Amino acid sequence: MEKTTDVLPLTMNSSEKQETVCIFGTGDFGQSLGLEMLQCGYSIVFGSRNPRMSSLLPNGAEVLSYSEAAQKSDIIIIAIHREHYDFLTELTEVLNGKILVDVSNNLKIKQYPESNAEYLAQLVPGAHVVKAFNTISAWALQSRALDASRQVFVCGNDSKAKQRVMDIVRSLGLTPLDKGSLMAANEIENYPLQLFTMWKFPFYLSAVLCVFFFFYCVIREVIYPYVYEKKDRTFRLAISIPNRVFPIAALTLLALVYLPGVIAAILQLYRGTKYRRFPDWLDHWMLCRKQLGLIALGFAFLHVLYTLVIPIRYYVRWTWTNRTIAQSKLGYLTLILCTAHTLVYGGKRFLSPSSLVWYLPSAYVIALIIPCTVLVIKFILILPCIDKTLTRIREGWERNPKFSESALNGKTDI
Ligand SMILES: Cc1cc2nc3c(=O)[nH]c(=O)nc-3n(C[C@H](O)[C@H](O)[C@H](O)COP(=O)(O)OP(=O)(O)OC[C@H]3O[C@@H](n4cnc5c(N)ncnc54)[C@H](O)[C@@H]3O)c2cc1C
Ligand SMILES: NC(=O)C1=CN([C@@H]2O[C@H](COP(=O)(O)OP(=O)(O)OC[C@H]3O[C@@H](n4cnc5c(N)ncnc54)[C@H](OP(=O)(O)O)[C@@H]3O)[C@@H](O)[C@H]2O)C=CC1
Ligand code: HEM
Ligand SMILES: [Fe+3]
Repeated sequence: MEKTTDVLPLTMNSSEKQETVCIFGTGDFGQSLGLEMLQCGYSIVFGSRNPRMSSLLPNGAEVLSYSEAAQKSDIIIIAIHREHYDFLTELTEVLNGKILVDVSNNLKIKQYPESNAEYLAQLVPGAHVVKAFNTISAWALQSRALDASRQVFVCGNDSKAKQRVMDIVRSLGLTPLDKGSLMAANEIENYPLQLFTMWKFPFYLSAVLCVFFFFYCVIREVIYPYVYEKKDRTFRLAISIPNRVFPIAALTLLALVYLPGVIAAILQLYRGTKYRRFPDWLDHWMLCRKQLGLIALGFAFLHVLYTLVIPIRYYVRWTWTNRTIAQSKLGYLTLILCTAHTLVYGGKRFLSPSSLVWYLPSAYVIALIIPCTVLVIKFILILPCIDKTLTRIREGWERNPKFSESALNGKTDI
């Protein structure tokens, strides 16, 4: 066993604790967690396929074979990918009655029929499996960049085992959050992936928007002049067209931040209750509004950059409009201002037949459809009579109480 990294326990009372914890797997995560726990005064025994080869392990940690290491502690952290769990079945005897901590994540949602933690519990039926630590990254542990995510979601069927793991979490300066039985493992394993999927839809959507409006403008502003007037307008590809596509994408995305909200409101008005789940697509759309807004902000920034830095013209009037997108009221104000701004700059050409090229209206006219729709619906929704009903629904009032079974057994609203 080699010891290269030097470690001194940070906690003064480390000698009293000296609880031995075993970590299976000497990869990134095992090492990072092991180092952290050593610094907090735990004794660490690593289990490895090849104890002699394991280099770079924190000083003070012991490295043994998997079965030897397992005997040293009744609590074992499995820092191994799920695909390699099968060898644990050979160790069922020595693992019997022990606490196994599953820290694993998957690459995508619903990759396996059951959660990794439940799979581990099936492989080693005699052990108490606890899910924890999967939302903490090895990198965050190493760099102590844990400010944003000190929460560790914990779940398991054995409450004593869960308590022991939560004690470890606390002693590492993290905050355990008890999510209940092992059935919650599935949800916990999805957390790190959801963060990512929330960006997927906004990302593809903006790519599609950009490509569509780019080619749309190319047809109108480059191909058309070439075909009919034999004019070479390719220079427009560099500045003029991008500076059309970016603001149009920004405006469209900004409108799409608010569209699900008004759809939600219409749905709630129609159903007369808030105690029914939205369809999945709407729920998902709701959840990625923030990401849509951030991308919109990015495009608006590019547009401002193109307009101001490439100084064909100089306008500063609207500087402040793109500052706030997050809050609902300010957000709507932004949407109104941006829509108005588009109308003003495009106004002179608005829908006049001369601006039609091959029957295609200016790109910004198309870009105005969604924002204007959202604003019109929002305007209708804030009419006092409708707003009153909506507010009552959101306060829990139901038009037709017997209709909602879910209201009886508690909350479904998000
Ligand atoms: C991810 C997500 C999932 C959701 N899933 C559902 C669902 O499945 N079923 C469902 O009925 N609703 C659900 N909602 C609530 C729904 O968002 C709101 O009713 C609607 O989105 C309001 O949109 P807004 O914020 O643009 O409205 P705004 O007009 O900005 O909101 C007006 C006022 O209503 C308040 N308000 C908004 N929503 C609620 C609410 N739910 N309860 C009490 N007050 C509220 C706001 O604080 C604000 O003061 C979900 C919300 C989110 C973010
Ligand atoms: N990296 C991270 O930021 C995070 C990782 N996790 C989870 O922690 C677990 C480990 O991740 P990580 O440390 O990054 O992965 P690594 O690939 O770096 O390490 C995995 C370790 O598993 C051990 N292992 C046992 N059997 C096998 C086998 N058949 N093939 C390959 N390796 C084997 C190896 O240790 P040895 O050679 O000593 O046997 C290896 O070092 C995963 O389940 C992951 O989902 C969770 C949160 C964050
Ligand atoms: C400092 C802030 C801003 C300035 C100075 C500015 C300036 C301009 C200018 C000069 C044009 C005309 C471009 C042209 O005719 O080629 C324009 C068009 C446009 N702007 Fe802005 N803008 C700003 C912010 C925004 C924001 C925040 C949005 C929306 C999110 C936006 C959306 C649009 C749209 C959709 C167009 C029409 C594009 C087209 O010509 O088809 N702008 N802007
Ligand atoms: Fe155009």
